[in-house]
Amino acid sequence: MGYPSRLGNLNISLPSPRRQFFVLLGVIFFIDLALMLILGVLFHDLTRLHVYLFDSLALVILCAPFLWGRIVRPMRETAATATNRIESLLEYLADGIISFDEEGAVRLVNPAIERMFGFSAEEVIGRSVDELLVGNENGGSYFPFALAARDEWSSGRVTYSITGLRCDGSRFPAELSVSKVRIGNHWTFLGLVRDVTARKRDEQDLLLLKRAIESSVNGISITDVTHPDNPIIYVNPAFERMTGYAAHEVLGKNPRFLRGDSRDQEETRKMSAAFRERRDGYFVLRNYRKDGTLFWNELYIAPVRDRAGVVTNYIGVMNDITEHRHYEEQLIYHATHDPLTGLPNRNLLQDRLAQALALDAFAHKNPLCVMFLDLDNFKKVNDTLGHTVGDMLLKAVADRLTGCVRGGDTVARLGGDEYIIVLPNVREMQDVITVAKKIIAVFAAPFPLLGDEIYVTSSIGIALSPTDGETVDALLKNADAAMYHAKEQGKNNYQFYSAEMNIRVFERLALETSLHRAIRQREFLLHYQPRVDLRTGRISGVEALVRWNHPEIGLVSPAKFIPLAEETGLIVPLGEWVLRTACAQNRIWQERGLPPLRIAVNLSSRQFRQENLIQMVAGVLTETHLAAQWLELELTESLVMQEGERSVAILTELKEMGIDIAIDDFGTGYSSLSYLKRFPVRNLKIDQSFIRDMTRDPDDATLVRTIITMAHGLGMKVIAEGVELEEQLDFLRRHQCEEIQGYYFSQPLDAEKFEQLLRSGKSLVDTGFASPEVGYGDGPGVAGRGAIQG
Ligand SMILES: Nc1nc2c(ncn2[C@@H]2O[C@@H]3COP(=O)(O)O[C@H]4[C@@H](O)[C@H](n5cnc6c(=O)[nH]c(N)nc65)O[C@@H]4COP(=O)(O)O[C@H]3[C@H]2O)c(=O)[nH]1
Repeated sequence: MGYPSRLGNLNISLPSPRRQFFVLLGVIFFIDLALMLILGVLFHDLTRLHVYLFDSLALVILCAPFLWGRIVRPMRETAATATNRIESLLEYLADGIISFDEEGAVRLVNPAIERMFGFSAEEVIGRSVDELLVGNENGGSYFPFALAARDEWSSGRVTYSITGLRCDGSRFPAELSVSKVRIGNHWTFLGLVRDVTARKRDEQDLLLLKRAIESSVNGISITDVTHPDNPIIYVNPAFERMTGYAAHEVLGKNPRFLRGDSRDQEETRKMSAAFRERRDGYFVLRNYRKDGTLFWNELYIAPVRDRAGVVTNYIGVMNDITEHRHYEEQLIYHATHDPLTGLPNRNLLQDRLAQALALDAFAHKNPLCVMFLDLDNFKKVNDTLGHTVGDMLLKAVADRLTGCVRGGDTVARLGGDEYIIVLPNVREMQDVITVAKKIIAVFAAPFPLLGDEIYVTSSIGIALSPTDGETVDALLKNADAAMYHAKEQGKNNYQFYSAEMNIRVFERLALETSLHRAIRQREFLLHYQPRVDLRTGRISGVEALVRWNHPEIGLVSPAKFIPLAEETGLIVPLGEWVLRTACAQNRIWQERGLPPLRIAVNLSSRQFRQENLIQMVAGVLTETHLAAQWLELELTESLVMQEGERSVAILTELKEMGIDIAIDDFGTGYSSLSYLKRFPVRNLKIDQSFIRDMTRDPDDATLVRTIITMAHGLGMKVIAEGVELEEQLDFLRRHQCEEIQGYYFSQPLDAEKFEQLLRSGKSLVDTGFASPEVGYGDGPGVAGRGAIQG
């Protein structure tokens, strides 16, 4: 009798403990009885057979409790536990277990089989396994004979892909692992059935996805972020087509190799940020194919996370938008350019103007110039020679205009024969005039078109921001109005919008023309203003100041023409003339036996920036036979500070030649003490504006005192300019200023009068100035009234 199991269909024959208990008792009984009988035979005493029987029975009775408690019950419990375990295992196993005999009759199934097939165990036990499982290979039944015939049985277990048949007639893919085991005289098949519907579906899905990725027109790459440098682990055929690289050439590399040298793109930075933050992102990158050609890659990247949420891969989907871009650029170009001339059209012009105005408002405060140009006789050309020639002319005009301007300027065509020229950030008015003149000049040459020589001229109207308008529209409108004015003025000329501007330009032009003439006709002369030593009261030096003796106007102040000479470059020959004349004059005075004086000559910024300045100065000294120690060059504070390092170098070179340096207009610029220390400067000239007010304005007084103290600290001497009053002189003397220059002692004089002044031996005492009782220490001719009187 088998041990009872809850698994009704489980025909497991476990040995019955009770039967074994009785078998054991029987064995004990018979062994004991046999021993007794053997002894009886040996001792010829078989008469007490009933005693032997009774004795064996007694032994059995005595052994029974022991056997039951120590052997049978534990066996029974062990069997129960084992059965329970098997029951639970079979009950909860997700895979189905099925057993069938050689005839294919099902012998055993577990609950998983019931769930899988929809049959109860009772319904299925005894039925043919063919009703549940169908082989895939030949589409029909091959159980159990096919199984029995298979060679694989030698390896113990065979696995098949099969189809399961549910009770409702539906089918599902399954995997069957069968073992053939011998139980008693029979072979039994023990099968493990697994429903692989989900796995098959996943496999199918994967296959589909792979197909989709492979047939995608977008390039797709997958990288592995768990490896250093995020290498590519997959690319699809579209990626290969797009980049020209075969998969094996890119696997293992970081995708950045596609970017070539252009690694500084803004988009690349954004992409790095997306990688760092482990998020997706959309970028447009400039990439290069294997053959080096550029393509625009519209790239979408997305992270792939594992179950724990950790990013393991990145998927990149790329789209070659090169053509799209090209098309877009063409569209933009057509929308912003004039198709005939290729120049910016009104749209782009307005954009650029607006941008330039906005920039001006923030950055440079220099004006912006808009020139409105109209061809003077275009209509006639069009009417007489036809539109083809008219178009050719418009194109040729565009080319000539473009040749008149610089890189940052704009030449645009508004339509018809109207052009606009924009000059942003105008530093000097001269630049505007130069461009306008250049434009008028390029129209002087005829346009050779289709064998004809065509002459056209242009009228230009000029408006400047912010005076003539602060908006695009206002500037265009006013430049247009100025252009009409130019037409009224007889065409082939330029006119400014503001009347004042026109007058200024006219004056400047007149001045410029006469400056050129003045240089040719030697209309310049020098005046000399003495410097006086406050310790001796005597003339200690002289400054040469240029004058223009205009034939009609008379003497013109350098304040008027020096800036123009600077702008036009005329200062270079003029400055050289001044230097030569001053040195020559100084030499003449020396030769006439007058006490030698140092002569100061002003150097303008343009002169200072001249490459051959040193050679020029050296040449003049040699030519005029003046020893370098009698020359001093004056440079403005702002100029030497602007030039910084270059100033240090040039001033040092001049100093080494023996020439003294003075810094002019000191106090009006921003000095860097560190530079000031490094400049080999002998004199600081305090600007006359401070001297003028120092006796009234305590701030100016403080400033003058501070400059004197600082100059002395740096080992420099101080010269006060523009001294007109005794109280100024008194203040300066009290604060130990070394020299003064100004109307108080003398105005600038011509050479002859200056010579007379020198010969007269005039000193400060003659001007009524009382010298201090005590001088400044141990300089020559230091102390006392007598010294001042000389
Ligand atoms: N109110 C008043 N003014 C006084 C007094 N004493 C002298 N001045 C004037 O102050 C100016 C001093 O010259 P600056 O500061 O070098 O200023 C000079 C200098 O920067 C420039 N300049 C003159 N000649 C030359 C030259 O040959 N080359 C260069 N590059 N610039 C020159 O023109 C500026 C003006 O020269 P000037 O008209 O000759 O004016 C001179 C002089 O006449 C005074 O007591 N009161």
